[in-house]
Amino acid sequence: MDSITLTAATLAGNERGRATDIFIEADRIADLQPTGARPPQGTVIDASRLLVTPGFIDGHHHSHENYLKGRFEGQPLELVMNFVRPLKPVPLTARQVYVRTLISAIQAIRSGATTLVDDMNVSPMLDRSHVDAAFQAYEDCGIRALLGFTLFDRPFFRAMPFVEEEFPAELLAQLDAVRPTPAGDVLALAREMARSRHPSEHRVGYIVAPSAPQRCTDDFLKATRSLADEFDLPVMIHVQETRLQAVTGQIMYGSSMFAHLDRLGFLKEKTALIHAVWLTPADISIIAASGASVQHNPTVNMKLGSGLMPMREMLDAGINVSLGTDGCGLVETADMLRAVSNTAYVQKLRGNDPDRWITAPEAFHAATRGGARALGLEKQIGEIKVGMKADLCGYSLDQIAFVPLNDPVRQLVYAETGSGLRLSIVDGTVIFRDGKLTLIDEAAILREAQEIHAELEPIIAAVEESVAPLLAPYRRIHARCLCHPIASDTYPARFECGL
Ligand SMILES: Nc1nc2[nH]cnc2c(=O)[nH]1
Repeated sequence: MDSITLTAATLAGNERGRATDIFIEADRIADLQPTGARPPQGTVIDASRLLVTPGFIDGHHHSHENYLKGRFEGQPLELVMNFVRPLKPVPLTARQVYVRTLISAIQAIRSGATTLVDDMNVSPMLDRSHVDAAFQAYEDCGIRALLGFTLFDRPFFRAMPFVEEEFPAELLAQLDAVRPTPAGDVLALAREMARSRHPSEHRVGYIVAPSAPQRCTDDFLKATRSLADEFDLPVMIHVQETRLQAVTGQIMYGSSMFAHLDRLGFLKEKTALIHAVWLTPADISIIAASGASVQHNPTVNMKLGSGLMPMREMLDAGINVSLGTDGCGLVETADMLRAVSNTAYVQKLRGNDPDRWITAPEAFHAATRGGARALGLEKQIGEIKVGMKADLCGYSLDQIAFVPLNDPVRQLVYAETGSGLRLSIVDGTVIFRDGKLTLIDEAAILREAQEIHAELEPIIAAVEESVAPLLAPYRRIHARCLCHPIASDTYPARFECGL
């Protein structure tokens, strides 16, 4: 059994106020002792100048957008989605998917994440080799990952109101002619993954990821829920990220999407409601009563002008909050340190009462224990505690973010950029040390990604050109939703979300 001892570490998260030796045996933290209380075992790593933290849990990411980094600016979600998830996507080889997935993993690791939750789009045609390639990428680089592939059975362009009125009939006919993989086949693969890759038993596990209520029929949503229940798997689903979606819910279901999901019996523990920006006090009560978590992605919400989740109100109601990054087509970066920092900064714009601002420790909690709880892994990850998985990061205390050192967590949240990361351990294996990923050749992967991108770029540009005619109808739908009386009556203010 491999052992590692980190000696004389300064701990963050569960501060002990003194230098600590961390004993790792196999994949677990076996012991925590004041420095020197017992002899080190196995490989000894001098952590005397390191701030050691539980690794962050990036609760929401889309690796399929990586080749699109930097292409879009100044457009709200529904317009960009037209490009990042086109009906006729760029054809890729399994190797291109593998490299694409590693781009996510590399940035996650370099920004202090030890767990990454990836909702990978494989539609419209599900290609098993792509799913296998993504699992393999996470296996190879050492990060803990929960990989889901987007489950839906309603075309995304039909998941909003006024489509029949705003899309020219000819365009609708063309779009309707695209036949995605039948929902049954997608669910069959999901079942296979559910059976073989439970995340509490596999470092690279499976998560059930229905895309969003409006993109699924009720029967399909119930089928995804049953699958998760049968195998006791975590679930993630996008809900009311934008004001357009909040209006869509009221028009489609005569209620919010939260109330709709509740009626279907969908809301439960281990279910992460991604974004949850636009909601009413009644929705917050529904979520709180259900035990579901919410998942805050402040960086992408700012980039797309979607709004700001009412995190304080969520916490007041007892709702668990986790943090994530989202896809690099929408927001260029999967940087978890930035997600944590943005949470603590931007949530202070939600009101004038400083007592109700989100603090650095609360943002840190959401990125660690909050993330673990959302996945049902709170007994395994998110804390530095005996018996927990050894998923840790070490940051140099001798660099600018921590000099001089007054408060490790505040300085980590507000000042660390990732440049001080020196060590990352996942499942008891060192996956990053002194500036280098230890299990993969990062430079070679980045070179290959650049070569792949050079090959794909003309195809990406052609796909973008072919879907450009959809933009005008989408813009009209967007404008109609935002001018709809429901928007002003139920979801009146852009940032306050009616609360
Ligand atoms: N931000 C965001 N990204 C997505 N990727 C696939 N669906 C979505 C969505 O609804 N929101």
